[in-house]
Amino acid sequence: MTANVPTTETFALYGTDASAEQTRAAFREGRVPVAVYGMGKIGLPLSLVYAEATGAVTGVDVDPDRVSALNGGINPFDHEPGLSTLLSNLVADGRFESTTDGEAAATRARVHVIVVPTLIDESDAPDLSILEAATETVRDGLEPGDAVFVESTVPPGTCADVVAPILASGDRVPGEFGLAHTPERTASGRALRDIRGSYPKIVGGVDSESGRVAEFVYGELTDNEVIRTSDARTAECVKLFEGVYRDVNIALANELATLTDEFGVDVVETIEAANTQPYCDIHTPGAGVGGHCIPYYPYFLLDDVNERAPLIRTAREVNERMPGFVVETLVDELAVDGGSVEDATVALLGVAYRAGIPEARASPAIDVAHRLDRLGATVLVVDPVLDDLPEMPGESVSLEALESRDVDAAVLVTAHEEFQSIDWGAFETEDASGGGKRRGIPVVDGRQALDLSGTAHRQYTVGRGRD
Ligand SMILES: NC(=O)c1ccc[n+]([C@@H]2O[C@H](COP(=O)([O-])OP(=O)(O)OC[C@H]3O[C@@H](n4cnc5c(N)ncnc54)[C@H](O)[C@@H]3O)[C@@H](O)[C@H]2O)c1
Ligand SMILES: CC(=O)N[C@@H]1[C@@H](OP(=O)(O)OP(=O)(O)OC[C@H]2O[C@@H](n3ccc(=O)[nH]c3=O)[C@H](O)[C@@H]2O)O[C@H](CO)[C@@H](O)[C@@H]1O
Repeated sequence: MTANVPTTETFALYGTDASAEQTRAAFREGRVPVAVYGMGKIGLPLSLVYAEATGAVTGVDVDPDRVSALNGGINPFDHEPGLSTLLSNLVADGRFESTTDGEAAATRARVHVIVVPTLIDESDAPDLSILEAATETVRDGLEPGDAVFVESTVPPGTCADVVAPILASGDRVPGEFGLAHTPERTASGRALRDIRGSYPKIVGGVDSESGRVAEFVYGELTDNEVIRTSDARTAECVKLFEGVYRDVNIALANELATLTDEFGVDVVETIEAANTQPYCDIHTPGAGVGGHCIPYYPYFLLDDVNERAPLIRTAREVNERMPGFVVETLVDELAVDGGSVEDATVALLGVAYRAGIPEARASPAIDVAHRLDRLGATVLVVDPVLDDLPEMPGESVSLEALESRDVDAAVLVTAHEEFQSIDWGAFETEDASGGGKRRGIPVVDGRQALDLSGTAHRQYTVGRGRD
């Protein structure tokens, strides 16, 4: 089944001599079929924004369960506002369909959008294997005049040196098809809003015509402006520079936070005051940096220049050290009352990499759990937002069940809203001295999220110190 594509000839964008009006009419009438490869957190909302504009979009994925859910109008990402309604409407109207048959979709499509995972391997080197596989699928259906857009975040030079040679290893030769990098500036939890135009859209082609085609297409999708860079490599670096800017600035906040006691100040209060003038934008210290973006992007840049990029590399090391800082602080706090971590039952609050987002990739909570486990602690893992925990030490406990457990300490890594309803009195005990005095537990707050004043607990907050 082809999503609503009229039987008339489809329209080639790359190298066309049609007028802008003719091109826009063809795009909006569905005569430029689009295939999007990767029906994930970014690929699905992106596909639906394309389908709103063109009415002829096929979402390709290798996961048959994902494909059948989408064709049934079932949205796998219920944390994304507006996505469920948009998906069911576009499927019902025949403007979007999904398939595992990537080659058939590639044969029909005139625009190919690749937004599959780009990861790092165990030695922190970029892993582009999934991108290469998706590119081979596109190659097998590529026609003269087609345009290929790489939305996945990639190391510099990937479009020209990795994607283009694969595309050209089929029947097509360079210059017959367009290729551009069109990076995603989308945060999970606000995907549709971001894709529709929270920020200018960056596009960069491997040649001028590719850049022109990308600029046209995204000009049809975004409510914001389209910034066309000199080439694809520049667009690749724009995305990575944004990411390392964030990693470096989070690292500065984290390094300052580890010196809270030495400075003798509330570092978070100090940062907030420092940021009141426009030349300072120190970020927020925390228990670490997770997700599929910020922890990875520095390694995409460092891959070839590691020895000559000490700031980027050191920032990564500072951020990767924060789970250790949090655990060392917990050990110290337990020792204040003569407690020891190897005998302790520790509640680990929050595994998702960011509050409210059901995603645990590269979450610092996983490192915190391993460190506590290696020290002999019993770890109770609580995350009301994640349906399934990633592989990690510890016993999964519901928020409700936690309050009936004997807990000797707690560490908050992710500030889910649900943690505000915890009855902290449940973890107080009768003080041995009697007289109705209550005994509390040490709590390390990795996200400045808790207020335990009025309880007997002893709170250490990353960036603020001991209460
Ligand atoms: N998630 C974000 O916040 C975000 C933001 C900006 C950029 N990005 C980038 O977008 C890209 C995708 O990230 P994501 O979070 O959507 O990933 P995801 O893991 O949510 O989804 C990826 C999807 O691709 C599918 N897939 C795997 N191999 C495939 C193939 N050969 N052909 C077709 N589909 C295939 C998977 O089954 C999965 O459904 C990455 O490069 C990421 O860096 C992500
Ligand atoms: C388009 C795109 O790629 N968008 C990305 C996406 O990034 P993301 O979804 O990965 O989320 P981030 O907010 O970057 O958080 C990552 C980790 O860093 C921790 N953190 C964060 C800020 C801070 O001051 N201190 C911290 O410790 C946090 O807890 C979490 O673990 O949206 C961001 C805008 O929201 C963008 O900037 C970023 O490019």
